[in-house]
This record gives sequence, structure tokens and C-alpha cells, in this order.
Amino acid sequence: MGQTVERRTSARSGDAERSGASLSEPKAVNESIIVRSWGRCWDDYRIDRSTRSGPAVVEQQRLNERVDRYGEFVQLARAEMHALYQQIAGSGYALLLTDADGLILDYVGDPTLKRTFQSAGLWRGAIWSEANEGTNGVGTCIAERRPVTVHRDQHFRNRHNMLSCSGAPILDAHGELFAVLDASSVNARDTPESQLHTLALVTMSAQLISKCRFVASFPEGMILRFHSRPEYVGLINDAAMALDGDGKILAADPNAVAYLGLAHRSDLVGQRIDQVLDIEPANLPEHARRRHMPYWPVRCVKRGTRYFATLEYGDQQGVPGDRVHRAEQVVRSKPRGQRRPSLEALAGHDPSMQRQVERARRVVGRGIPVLLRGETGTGKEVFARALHGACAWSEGPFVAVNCAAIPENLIESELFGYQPGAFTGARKGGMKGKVLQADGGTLFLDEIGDMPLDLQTRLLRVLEEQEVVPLGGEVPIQVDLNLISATHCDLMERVADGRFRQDLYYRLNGLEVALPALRDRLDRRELVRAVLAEEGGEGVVVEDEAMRRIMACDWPGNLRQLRNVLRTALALCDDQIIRVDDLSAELGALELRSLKGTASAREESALVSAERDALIESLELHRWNVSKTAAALGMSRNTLYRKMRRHGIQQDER
Ligand SMILES: Nc1ncnc2c1ncn2[C@@H]1O[C@H](COP(=O)(O)OP(=O)(O)OP(=O)(O)O)[C@@H](O)[C@H]1O
Repeated sequence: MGQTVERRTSARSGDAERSGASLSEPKAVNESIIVRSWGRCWDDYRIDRSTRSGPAVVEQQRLNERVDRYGEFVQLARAEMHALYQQIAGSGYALLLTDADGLILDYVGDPTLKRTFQSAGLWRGAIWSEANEGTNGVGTCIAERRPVTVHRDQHFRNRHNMLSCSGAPILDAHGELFAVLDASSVNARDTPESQLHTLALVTMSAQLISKCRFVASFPEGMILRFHSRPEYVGLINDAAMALDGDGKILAADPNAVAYLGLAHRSDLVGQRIDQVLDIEPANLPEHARRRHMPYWPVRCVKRGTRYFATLEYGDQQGVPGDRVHRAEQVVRSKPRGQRRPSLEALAGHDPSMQRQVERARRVVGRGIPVLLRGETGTGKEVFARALHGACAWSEGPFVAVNCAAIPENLIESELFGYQPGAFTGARKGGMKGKVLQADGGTLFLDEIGDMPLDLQTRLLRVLEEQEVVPLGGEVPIQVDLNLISATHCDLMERVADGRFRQDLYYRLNGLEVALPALRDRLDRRELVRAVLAEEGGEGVVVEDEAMRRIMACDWPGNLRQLRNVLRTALALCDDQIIRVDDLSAELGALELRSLKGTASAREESALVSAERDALIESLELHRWNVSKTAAALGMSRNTLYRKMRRHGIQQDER
């Protein structure tokens, strides 16, 4: 595994949360930042609110010098700015990169809005320090060293009252503010609260840029990355430390300080690595050479907490020019475990799976909708992607919509899109819904059983008439797409009790493919070997007793859970042999669960309420971030949403 910084879209808002910019961050926190800033504007800078002149702009030559000084960093940041812009394009925002003095170094935005932004002073060379321009997204972010949204009349100077700006700090490897990433819009009609979503995205991108910069800053040293879960090592929310050849810690990122339970960076920097983690400095070169199994388990010396770590030489970050290129790849790289196996590969050696693949193959590309049924983690989405890859629409897009994960009141606009001005808070340019995005390709409707009834009616009409009318629009737009849906539940049962429309059920179910649960597959041994190979453990042997335990397990989380357990076992095992001890506690908990399956009804109801309590506790612990909680509990987000619904847990229970 290369020393890369991967983005995981699903973790976007979660990571922003940890940095203090969560969507749920009390409005009051942002407001108190604004109040402090206004205080500085009155008392320290003594700014005249009513002057009409725009921000000072430096001469081109000085701007060029500044950009040169930031060198490769500007290109690295630009790669991420483009990636972020893809997400917010059409919403009237421009992205700005400034230096630590608030001087705008770079701009990425809608070319048609260039003039508007230029006349507002949001352009290369303009200086947006707080002392010059009063309270604003860039200058106040620099003054407070934290993410901030400054919305319309929260700006101190009247001239800037039409702006909405969200700025987040980019830190250097020593924790110093080095640059600011800002998203600004002119004449936004949104409320300050809706800006918090933008702020979360900007904060996440700023963290990603900070991390790329960290790992690229020590070409002479080594970079150690760690996290309590192996699958998170190498992703944006792992911890990073730079070491010299003797194991002395040269730098540590904020996650390293937080995960090790320390108060300050200075508690780490200058220490030797073996004072912090149980890593022998003499063994560092050996760890850096590990290629067959990149991460290994380490423990915190003081607290005994276990992590998984990787180590690479700083110069393995690539030659300078290459680094930018890698950053571009890095920010766009796909989450691990998202390979695209073919239908044959999915069939494996299991007769029932082979039968299902054969049936699906017969209808593929004939415009017959396929309904996939299977428990969580049986590979429904992987199967849908393989079907898309094998059909006539494979050149077109594959657009997945998870009906369980989108809040009910958003499904309609997500699916069908809307026209400009369709409702308050709508994006200026309107939005193309998922159905239209999938035109010419495949629309994958995951967890279709969770679609609200009134939307089922709309969906049925779209499918029958093969045209969509976006919200607020009148003219129908033709669509031609391949439809695959998936569900974990018995849709017929839902039809029987009135929760699912019978006509839609028949419309979706051109062919039903039932994916077997892992416990029912006859090729589990082969699957274990295949997953181990995919996880970098080719040639690793599973000891008989360990294999017996894996075979005997009930695997409620199916292939997803098997993969997690094997990934951890690979990291823990010595001598390329997986023993019982390497099978994580998760397997023990599963075995206990099957024992509990025989418990009496009373015990079961106690278990149900224990599960509810445990879910709430875990959600609390992860600040109600569903992605993180699901990852910590080893289940999919869908499963967690389902469980929350079953236990009547609402996200606003906090
Ligand atoms: N045939 C397979 N071999 C190995 N791993 C697989 C296979 N199919 C799926 N997986 C793995 O199992 C995990 C779950 O797959 P997927 O998301 O497709 O399941 P799902 O049924 O859609 O789950 P959910 O209903 O919870 O959304 C993924 O990590 C995927 O890589």
C-alpha cells in the first residue's frame, strides 16, 4: 500500500465533524466566533463599516512570487479544489485558496460567474485579512484558526453583505496555519444553517490537503500512519507521524495527538517512537519494507490501546513533480474493497450462486428489470455492478441510490431532480436527479422496500412512461435506462400489508435473483482464500481450527463481515499463518450471538433492549455519525439505519 491519503465520500461529513465543523455544531458556536471578530473590528482594527472601496489587490508580480513560494502546494490544493467543485458545481459557489495572510492564490469556479466574483473582490491577488476587510470567511478563519461561515450581514463591512463565505484552515506538518480553503457565493438566498453543509465539505477538503502536505513534507524521514481499525489506515482520518532514521518523532498530525490521548503536539514531537508505541526503532527499516502485509499491530505504551500501523520512507512519496500527480489520483481514488468482479468471478464455486448468475445472464441487456434479494452484505451492490458491466448499457453510467439512507423528504428531489427556484434552498441552477443521471446507463435502487408509498407512485409513473418531470418543471424529459433494484426484505410481505405497491413490485421484478447468505454457500473455503488474496494475503495459510471456527460461524453480516474479520486476522498473524487467536473478538461475539439465539423469548426481549441501549451508546460515542457508528459496530450503514428504525431510534434523539 502506498503512503496515500484516500478520500472516502461516505466519511465526508463525519470527518468534518471531528474538526468541529459538524452539521450539528450549534449555531451558537459560529455566532460567538462572529461576535469576537466584530469586537476586534471595532476595538483593534477600527474599521469604518461604510467605506465602499473593495479589498486591496497586490500587483501581478507579487502574486506570482507568492504563488512560486507556495510552489507545488498550489497544484496539490488545486487537484482537491477541482474534486470538491464537482460536488458543489451549479450551486453558485467559487472556491478560493489563500495564503496565511488572506491573499487569494487560486480560484476555481463557474466561468459564467467570473465577473460577479471579480467585482465582489473574490479574485486572485485580493487580500482578505480580517484587519483589512473586517469579519469574513477567510480573515476570520485565519484569526480564529478554525472553520467559520460568515453569512451576508454577519460580514462587518456593509460592502460585503451580499457574500456568504465558508473558510477552513489548512495546516502545515507542524500544526501552523499555512493556507485557507474557502467557498464563497454572491447573493445566496440560503440560511446560515444551510451553509453549515458547505462548511463541512470545505473543512473535509482542507483536512485532506493538510494530510497530503504532511505526508509529502519529510522526504528524508519516514511516515508512520495508524488507526484502531486496519481498514482506516491510509485514509484521511488515520493518524500520521514523521520519524527520523533513529525513530525520533519529527512531527505529528492532530489525529495522532487525539488518538493517543495527549493534549498537545509537543507531548509527541521530540520523543522516540518506542516511548509512545511498542515499536523498536531498530526494526523500523524492516517495517518500512513490509510489502506482503502492509499493516501490523502496535500498542500505545501508556494506555495499552491497540492500533494498526504502516510505515514508509518519505522519499517513497514520489519525486516532487510526481507528488502532485499522486495527490490528484489520491483524492479521486476509490475506497478499498470496491473492486469490480465479473459475473463469473461472483458465481464462485457455489452451485446456487452459479445458478443465479446463469439466470441473470440470460436476461441481461434485454431491458428486463432485475430485483436482487439477499441479506445485508451478501453482495447485492457488487452483483448489480457486475450485471451493469455485462450489459448493453455498460458504457453508460452506473448510478446507485440508497432509498434507506436518504431522508424521506429528500428522496423525491434526489431521484427526480428539480428546476431552478423550485423551493427555498434549492440550488440556483436546479438539480439533475439520479434518474436522469442514469440515462443511457443503469439505475440501481438499493433498499427499494424502504421507499415511501407516495414516491412509489411517482417512480412507477416514470418507469411506465419512461419520462421524468423534475420538481417545479412542466416538460417531461425522456429517459432510457437499465433498472436494477435490491432489497433485504420480503417485498411480497410488504405488498400484503399495504406498505409496497403491488404494481410497482411487478414492474421491478422482471427477474428475481436471490443471493445466498454466506452460511448457505458451499464454497466458503474458496471464498476465504479469495478474500485473503484480495486483501494482500496470498499464500497465507489458515490453521485447521481457525478454519473450522470460520466455517461454523453464522455470519449475519455475510461477506462484508467475513472480509473485516479476515483483514484484521491478516494484520495480526505471524509467519503467514492465521491461528484462532488472530480471529478478532468479533468472531467470539458472533459465536456468542448464535448461542444466544437459543435463549428464551424473555431473554430475547432483554437482548432487544440491550441492543437498543448499545446502539444509542455507540451513536452517542460517534456523535450520531451513522457511517462511523456502523463501521465501529462492523455493520453496513443500511443495517444500522434499519436497526435504528426497528428500535424507534431517531437521529434527532440527541
Ligand atoms: N463474491 C464476493 N467475494 C468477495 N467479497 C464480496 C463478494 N461480494 C461482495 N463482497 C464484499 O462484501 C461487501 C458487501 O458487498 P455489498 O455492499 O455489495 O453487499 P450488499 O448486499 O449490497 O450489502 P447491504 O445490503 O448491507 O448494502 C463488500 O465489501 C464486497 O467487497
